[in-house]
Amino acid sequence: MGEALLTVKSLSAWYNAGSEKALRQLLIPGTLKRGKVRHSNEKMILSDFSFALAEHEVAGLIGLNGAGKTTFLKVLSGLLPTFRSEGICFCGSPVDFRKQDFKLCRYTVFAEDNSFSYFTFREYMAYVCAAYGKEVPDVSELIQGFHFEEYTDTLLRELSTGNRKKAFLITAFALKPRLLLLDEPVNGLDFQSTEYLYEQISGYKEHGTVLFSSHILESITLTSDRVFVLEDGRIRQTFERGQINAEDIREALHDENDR
Ligand SMILES: Nc1ncnc2c1ncn2[C@@H]1O[C@H](COP(=O)(O)OP(=O)(O)OP(=O)(O)O)[C@@H](O)[C@H]1O
Repeated sequence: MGEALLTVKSLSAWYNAGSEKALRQLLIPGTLKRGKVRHSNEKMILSDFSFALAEHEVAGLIGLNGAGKTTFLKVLSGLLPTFRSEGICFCGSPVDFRKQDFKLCRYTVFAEDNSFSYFTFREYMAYVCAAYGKEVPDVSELIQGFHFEEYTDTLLRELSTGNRKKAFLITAFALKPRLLLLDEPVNGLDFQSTEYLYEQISGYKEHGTVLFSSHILESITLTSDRVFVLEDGRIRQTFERGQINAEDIREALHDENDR
């Protein structure tokens, strides 16, 4: 594996009926104790696991429904404040997922996203580039690759689910953040665009690191350098380059189902 890009030690995360209350608890040292459930309205989802992502790698995240994949990506995206960790480092320095300097290094595409619905793709792209302090890049190749030519000036709210997904994926690949997080990027795409997506994910190593979740084994075996199998909020198994094959991953998922 190359240099570490992101390391997270002993990550736990939970949902809480009152996230404000959870935030206040996080501010008071020692208030939160280790354990499965701390309050009756807390639901522990990620349980005390550590992981690392290397620079310039493609990492796949797979697991049964409810394993915690989206929750994990939400934590890394700064969208879930109710988590704790014994240490988070980005490029060797401690990092806060909610701080601007980290945000500028990552971009996330969520499985479903209805935000910016009154923007067209072109407007959204311009907005995001301004927010990340970048010039708007030439996206014509990506637009062609994702067969998106007809939709660049349509309001996102008027696009089909798959085309809206493409708008966010094109933005992500054009922006080229150091860390790209994709939650179920294959979902909703037609087969032509799916193949193009696999090419984009595999080729992303040139620019940075991708962590993506998927239920489609092929998407993982064709693109990933490393695969994390998530089960009940824990990384149950990791497949390294050279060990990644559909049969073994399927078996790991079946074992998970049987436990
Ligand atoms: N907002 C929420 N409040 C409370 N519990 C939640 C919330 N969102 C998700 N959960 C719970 O967290 C657990 C993990 O859900 P998550 O969406 O992270 O799993 P996943 O692995 O992405 O599943 P899937 O493959 O179905 O998308 C599930 O038990 C789910 O019910």
